[in-house]
Amino acid sequence: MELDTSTTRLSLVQNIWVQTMLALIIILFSTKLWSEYSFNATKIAKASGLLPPTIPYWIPYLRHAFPMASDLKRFAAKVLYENQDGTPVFLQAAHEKILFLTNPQHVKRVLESAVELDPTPFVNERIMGRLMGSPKSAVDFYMSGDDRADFAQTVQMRQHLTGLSLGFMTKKLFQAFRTNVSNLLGAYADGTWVDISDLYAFIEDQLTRAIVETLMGSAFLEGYPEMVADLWTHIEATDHFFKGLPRILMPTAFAARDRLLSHLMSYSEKVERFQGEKGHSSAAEWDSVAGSALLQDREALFSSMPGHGQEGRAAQSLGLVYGGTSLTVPITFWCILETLKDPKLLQRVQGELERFHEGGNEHYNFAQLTCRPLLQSLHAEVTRFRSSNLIVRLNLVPKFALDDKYTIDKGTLCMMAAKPLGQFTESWIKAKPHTVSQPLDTFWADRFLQSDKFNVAGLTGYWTSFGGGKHMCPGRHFARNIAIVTMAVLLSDFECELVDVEAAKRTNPPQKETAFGTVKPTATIAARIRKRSA
Ligand code: HEM
Repeated sequence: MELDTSTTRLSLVQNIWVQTMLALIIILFSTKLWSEYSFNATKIAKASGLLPPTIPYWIPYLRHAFPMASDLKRFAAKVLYENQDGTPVFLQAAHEKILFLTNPQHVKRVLESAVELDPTPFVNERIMGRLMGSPKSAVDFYMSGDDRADFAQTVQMRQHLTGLSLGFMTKKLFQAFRTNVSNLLGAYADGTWVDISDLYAFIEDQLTRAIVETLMGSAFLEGYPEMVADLWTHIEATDHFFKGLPRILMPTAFAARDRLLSHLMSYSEKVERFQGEKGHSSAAEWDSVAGSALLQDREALFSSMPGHGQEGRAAQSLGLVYGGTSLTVPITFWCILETLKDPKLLQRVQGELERFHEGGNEHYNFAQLTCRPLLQSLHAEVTRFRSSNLIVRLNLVPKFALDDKYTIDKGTLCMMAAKPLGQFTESWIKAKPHTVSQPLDTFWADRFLQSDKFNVAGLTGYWTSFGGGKHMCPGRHFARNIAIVTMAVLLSDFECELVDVEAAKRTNPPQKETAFGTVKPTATIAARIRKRSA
């Protein structure tokens, strides 16, 4: 009798367990079937005013929460490359909903509708608040609707990064980068080859230093030698900061950001003192302590804003240094590598560099050199092919029609990934047929040359490496000049070559694995460098 009772109990427990599992399996499968059905039904529907479909999912309510939380870069890439018919698609976690726009025509419409769709709320909360560590007082001010911070990002940046000021910054960067490389060669200035064991790491370190020196002055790096390492630790933790992971889960990244912000606060104090002594109106173009006129002007502007003590200003400076390096440095590396891998391209690039070389190996005519069609096209093609960045917009109006079929609601967060958009052949053929003479999934330095002129007209929404519309990257001309300056130093003033070109060709990163993040070669690339004999 005893045995019978316990057997019955056991089978009852097993039964409940089996039934629960069965119920779970039924829920998962029916959720998947239903979401798959509504996804396909929306795609083939002919109606107008439809909400874009949500990527099918297994778990009700949580939907894509697990893949989004564990690796959004990879999950988004999988979704984007599996859905290349131009349908806008929602990814959705419990409390987060992101619309990925995959059709260049939708992207063009969104970028050109600056009043209806704006990146500012996302920038304020996620970029300034979570990533750069802005204090609440500053974020509250940005959210208050006062547009002075927006002015600093657009008008002030453009003033400093175009025309004569851009020329000054370009020359300063050239001097800083060239001096760094000369100092590194030091004892080998006689023309002996010096080995570079990892070309990416070399450019990352040396170029970041030169950009920071140009923007913030040389004293900043002298007083904070670990700055470059801390900056890249912070940059590489971007998506974890966005997710809002707590300090306990990423202590190294938080510690790096703490150090950056603390040094930037004392920089801010020094600029304040400098401006107090010299008077802001006579701001120097560049000062070893106060940095570039751009940074000095930003400090003055942010000082006048509510909520911007040293902490708020330091977070803004971090934002600018991050913006000036995170994409510029890898893109410049790829400009050098693609050129070194192709002897004919190298010869053409060196021809341009030599043509605009002036004054006994000291100086180039950068105003002309940076406008050369080949160099502009090479840089644009590298950003199309290698820049893996996102553009973000938030819909501020009750209804926004993407086209005759799809309409999005107020509050929809739209993301656009530059890499897949830059390879959407169907649209590129219609917009600019000559640009696809060579397939878009290959690198072709001449892609943006038309009748020997650099031409990217008509590509808004297609070539989106620098975004578009009112918020298009204000640093894009400087970014291009940084790449050209680096080429001038490494390929003309100095002689730099790959140790094994074939091995370097095998380090191409997979194109479709991640939707955003730093694009690096898959293995270290050895190179060597020497001073070119006069
Ligand atoms: C190859 C290098 C670079 C790439 C690929 C790049 C790309 C971008 C993209 C995609 C955006 C968003 C545009 C949009 O929302 O429409 C952006 C914004 C911005 N970039 Fe760049 N950028 C680069 C270099 C730079 C440099 C060198 C600076 C400054 C020194 C800079 C400063 C900024 C700023 C301040 C914004 C915010 C603009 C705004 O919200 O109005 N960027 N960049």
